[in-house]
Amino acid sequence: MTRQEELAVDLISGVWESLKAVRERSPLVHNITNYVVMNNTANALLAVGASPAMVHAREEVADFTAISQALVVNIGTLSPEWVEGMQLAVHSARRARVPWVLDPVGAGATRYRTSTAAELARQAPAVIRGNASEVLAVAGEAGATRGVDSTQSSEASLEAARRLASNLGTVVAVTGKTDYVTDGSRVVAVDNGHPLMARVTGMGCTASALVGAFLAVEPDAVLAAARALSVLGMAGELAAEQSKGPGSLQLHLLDVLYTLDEDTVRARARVR
Ligand SMILES: Nc1ncnc2c1ncn2[C@@H]1O[C@H](COP(=O)(O)OP(=O)(O)O)[C@@H](O)[C@H]1O
Ligand SMILES: Cc1ncsc1CCOP(=O)(O)O
Ligand SMILES: [Mg+2]
Repeated sequence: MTRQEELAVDLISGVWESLKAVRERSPLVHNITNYVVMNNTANALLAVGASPAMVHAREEVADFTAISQALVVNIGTLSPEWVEGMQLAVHSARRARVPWVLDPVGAGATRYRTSTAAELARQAPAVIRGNASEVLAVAGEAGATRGVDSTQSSEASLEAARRLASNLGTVVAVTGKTDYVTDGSRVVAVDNGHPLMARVTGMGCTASALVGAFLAVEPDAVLAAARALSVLGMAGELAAEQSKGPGSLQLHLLDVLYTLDEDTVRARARVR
């Protein structure tokens, strides 16, 4: 086997190892997320075996982050009071060394979103997970955006993702047909997923939440993010096979996340 082939086998084994670790350790994942997806993301975290909590009050976020194994900050329905809660939680995460994920939902659509996302991005997130338009906006590149959905392919933002990761010393995961995860030098591509996933709101938010759960069990943020995205993508593929459209996809996705077994994960992981 060549070195490249060995690395590919390691990447695929790791997907199963991390999913197993999440199921065994059931990490507490603190989410400050948007009104649209709170229920979907909490259910997806439960389905993979993690323990979700949606907690956003200024009075308690810092304490809650400090007892969690990961924090996910999602600006989807931001307002000043919530942003204050996000800042307090992030501060607590850094002090308690809790890894945290930033989902810059809709960055680029308004100045408020772009500046809030950029400010949070400078506060040492372990991973920034966004679609291509959002990653371009956080990287400071002008690009068309249409609200919370991307107008660009993930490939189109890969160079910006690399630069952003290098400049901030973080990991950037840009999702789309192919997901790319980079720390500025390494790039891992994940080919799992199904186009129907983009027709369900909160699929990206779910991706960010699962990255949080995987970060709680895998300290290498590139590997944690790539493995989480592979699991979600293969669950999307399998769920789509049983679904008539977005409604049933959402339901089947939870069942597939809950039942994924080792043979299926090893056979279906497309990480390179
Ligand atoms: N065309 C596609 N083909 C395969 N998977 C996709 C496609 N579009 C999105 N996905 C998957 O859906 C999830 C959400 O990604 P994305 O739609 O980029 O995020 P967001 O919802 O934040 O815009 C990711 O796991 C991604 O791989
Ligand atoms: C529709 C919508 N509006 C504000 S937040 C949100 C959810 C976006 O979720 P995702 O980026 O995962 O599709
Ligand atoms: Mg999104």
